[in-house]
Amino acid sequence: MDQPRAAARLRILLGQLGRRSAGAVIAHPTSGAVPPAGFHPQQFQYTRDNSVLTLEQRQFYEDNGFLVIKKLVSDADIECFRNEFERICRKEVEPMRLVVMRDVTIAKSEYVPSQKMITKVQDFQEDEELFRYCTLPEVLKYVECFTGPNIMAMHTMLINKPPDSGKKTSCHPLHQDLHYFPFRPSNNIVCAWTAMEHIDRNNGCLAVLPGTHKSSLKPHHYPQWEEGVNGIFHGIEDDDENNDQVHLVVEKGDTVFFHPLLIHGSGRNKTQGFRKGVWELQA
Ligand SMILES: CCCC(=O)SCCNC(=O)CCNC(=O)[C@H](O)C(C)(C)COP(=O)(O)OP(=O)(O)OC[C@H]1O[C@@H](n2cnc3c(N)ncnc32)[C@H](O)[C@@H]1OP(=O)(O)O
Ligand SMILES: Nc1ncnc2c1ncn2[C@@H]1O[C@H](COP(=O)(O)OP(=O)(O)OP(=O)(O)O)[C@@H](O)[C@H]1O
Ligand SMILES: O=C(O)CCC(=O)C(=O)O
Ligand SMILES: [Fe+2]
Ligand SMILES: [Mg+2]
Repeated sequence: MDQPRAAARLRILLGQLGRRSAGAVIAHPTSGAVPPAGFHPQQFQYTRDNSVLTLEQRQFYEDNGFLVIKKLVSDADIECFRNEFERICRKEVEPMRLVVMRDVTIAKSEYVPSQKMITKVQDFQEDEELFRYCTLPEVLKYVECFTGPNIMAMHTMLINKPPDSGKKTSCHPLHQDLHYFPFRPSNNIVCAWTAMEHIDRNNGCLAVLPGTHKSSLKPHHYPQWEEGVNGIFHGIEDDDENNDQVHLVVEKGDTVFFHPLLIHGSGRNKTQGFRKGVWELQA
């Protein structure tokens, strides 16, 4: 991926929005002077001081490692992203450096340029229309609550979960996104994931294990699923914890912000539609 270019473009856009494009990390509220005895300031480890999140939202993220903001991205923007994705699928545009993934069950079949062949596109920073997702002020406003003001888009994807072929290959095993990325510190990283339509257990919603952002990075491997697993869909080795999973039922435009150590995955798509979500990782 061309991180410097994506970062530079984001910086320019942030500058145009009148945001600070580079600079200091916000001072931690508890740094500096020793507080008076008996005073117990709230210790926040995963969120920053600003006036965007309510105390309840902040505490929720601190405790659970994710936060859902309803109706954050407009229908109009989502339609633009959907149209652009369809243009990419039809090969009407071929953005540089874009990684195109097919479902393992169709990877070896004859290629027909349509959304039926494409499970996800990654690294869309050279696609002006899709990259607009990373610059939406309403999304960045929340991203900054977790990363601070010096924001870089590090990885991007649009996921087009296909109808399950009956082999469970549309499942995304439980994993931590940090497994895929070499940069740190993890508490300065956040993933933003926006539902492009109504998503529930029928079409394979996100499933999260609340509170696991407080754990360490776990070993990942390919799950022992008999019918095949998509390339690079690694899962945590010990997935018994999946009993405690919470399914996030979301509407179009709802956006999930989550910590890169939060264990999450997504289930089978039991419908005939192609379930869409757009995702970015900001640091
Ligand atoms: C943080 C979130 C988690 C993340 O996603 S982090 C993402 C990091 N992303 C990456 O590392 C990019 C991963 N993707 C890829 O490398 C490629 O898309 C992938 C899956 C290997 C396909 O490679 P390409 O060479 O572009 O495609 P190709 O059609 O020529 O296929 C080459 C060989 O791979 C096979 N293949 C394609 N898609 C697959 C799939 N989904 N699962 C398993 N195998 C797959 C394909 O059949 C082909 O095999 P063969 O050489 O014919 O035996
Ligand atoms: N038996 C399993 N072992 C390990 N991980 C699983 C198992 N079943 C589901 N998962 C993982 O748990 C997450 C959510 O799965 P979920 O149970 O929602 O999907 P599903 O089994 O396809 O659907 P449903 O349970 O609604 O029929 C996904 O990451 C999925 O890969
Ligand atoms: O199914 C989804 O939309 C989530 C996929 C995911 O967690 C990932 O690609 O890292
Ligand atoms: Fe993930
Ligand atoms: Mg299940």
